[in-house]
Formats: sequence, C-alpha cells, structure tokens
Amino acid sequence: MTAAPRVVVHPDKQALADAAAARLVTALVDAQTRNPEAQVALTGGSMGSAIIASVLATPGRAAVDWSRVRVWWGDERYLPAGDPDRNDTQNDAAGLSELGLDPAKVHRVPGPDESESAEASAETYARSIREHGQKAWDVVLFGVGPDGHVASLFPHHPAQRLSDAIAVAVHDSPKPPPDRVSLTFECFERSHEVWFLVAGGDKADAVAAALAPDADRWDVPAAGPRGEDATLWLLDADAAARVR
Ligand SMILES: O=C(O)[C@H](O)[C@@H](O)[C@H](O)[C@H](O)COP(=O)(O)O
Repeated sequence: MTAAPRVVVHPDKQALADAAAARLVTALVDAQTRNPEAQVALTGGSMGSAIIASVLATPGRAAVDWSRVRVWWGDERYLPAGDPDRNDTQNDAAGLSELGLDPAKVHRVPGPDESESAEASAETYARSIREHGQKAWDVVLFGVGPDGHVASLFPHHPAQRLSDAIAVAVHDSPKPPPDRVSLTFECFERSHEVWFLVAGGDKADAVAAALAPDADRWDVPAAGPRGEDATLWLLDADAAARVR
C-alpha cells in the first residue's frame, strides 16, 4: 500500500525550504530511533539546494546524529566529480559538507572520470544501494521540472520503462546534459516518505497534472512515486495555483 498525496502550501519559496528542512530534521531523528541509520535520497535543482541551506540554518539540526545518516541521490547528471552542473556539487555548495556527515556514507553517482559509461555507473550505484541501502528509504526528496519530470525520469522517455533494475542510464535527456543516471520507479517504490518540493508559477501546470486523479506517469513522471507512509507535495503558493 502507498499513501495518497497530501498537499501542503507555504507562502513562498524560502518558507517552503525552511518548513521542509524542519520536517526533514524531525524525520531523520525519527528514523534514527527506528534504525541504526537514516537513509535519505537528495535531489538537484534549486529546491534540492534550498532545503540543505535551510537545514544548516535550523537549530534543531543538532538533534540528528549526522554520522548515522546515509545520503544518496535520486539522480545525477553524468559529469565528472566536482563539475558545477552535478547535483551533488550544487548540494555541497549549499552546505551539505558542513552537516557533519560521514563521507563514507555519502553515496555519489560515479561520473565519466570514475566509470566507463553511464550504464556502468548505474550498475555500480545499484550495487552500493544493494549493499548499504537498507530495505527502504526513509525520505526521498524530489524537485519537479515544468515538464513534470522527477529525478531523470522524463515524460515519454524509454528510461522510465526499465523494470527489474535499481538504477538506469539515461541518454538523450530533453534537458541538458543529455547523459544521466537515475533511480527507477521500481526503486523509489521502496520509500517510507516521498516529498516533492516545488516552487514557482512555471511549475503550476505540472503540479496540477501530477495530482490529477487520472494522471499517468508516462505523461507526468511526478505522478509516479509514492511513499508507503506519506506522499507529500510541499509547495509554495505559486506552484499550488492550479491545484484543485
Ligand atoms: O537534473 C536536473 O536537471 C535538475 O536537477 C532537475 O531535475 C530539477 O530537480 C527540477 O527541474 C526541479 O528544479 P527546481 O528545484 O529548481 O524547481
């Protein structure tokens, strides 16, 4: 069973980031009372970095034992380590490296400097998840593109359809760069909580389409992932403008 989507609207992007950060701190503390380690999948985009900056500014963050948090990414642009366009580089710049994480528990997707191909990278990443990624993610964060994409699963792109796999190489992405590695819908099914963080009027149509009762993830990938315990759409007022 998965949880039906619930919508939470905040006045603006900063309020959304701050509230999501407080929520994340609480979720990680909770997860650490259930299990030795909390497992979180981060996202790129401006919201992926905004939540990290807000976590850093939240006094409550000291309640989390950051050395017992395992960090993953839902997708990565297939670029060399440290490239400014990589999701992890942008998250690092937002303050990820200042949280006190154990670098051995920060699982980065190998780029072309560390793997022969996006396929090989996806395989290596999937292997790490099998080894260290417990039974389920505690929290998976997603940004949503104006086209309704999540992670690197794009509308009508064949990579969406891969089954029996944890991670997939994505080529010919409609958004640059063309080569990426993404977790699959199947992998995201193992999530306790799935949170979509969406701000801005340019996302209003995509949000409404994803939340429509007859939404199909082939057309609107953001309609796909759901958490077992919670599926939260954390929006600012502009992104929520067309939600009924
Ligand atoms: O891989 C990418 O090209 C981006 O990371 C992308 O997937 C981003 O997460 C969304 O477009 C939401 O972006 P915002 O958070 O800036 O709205």
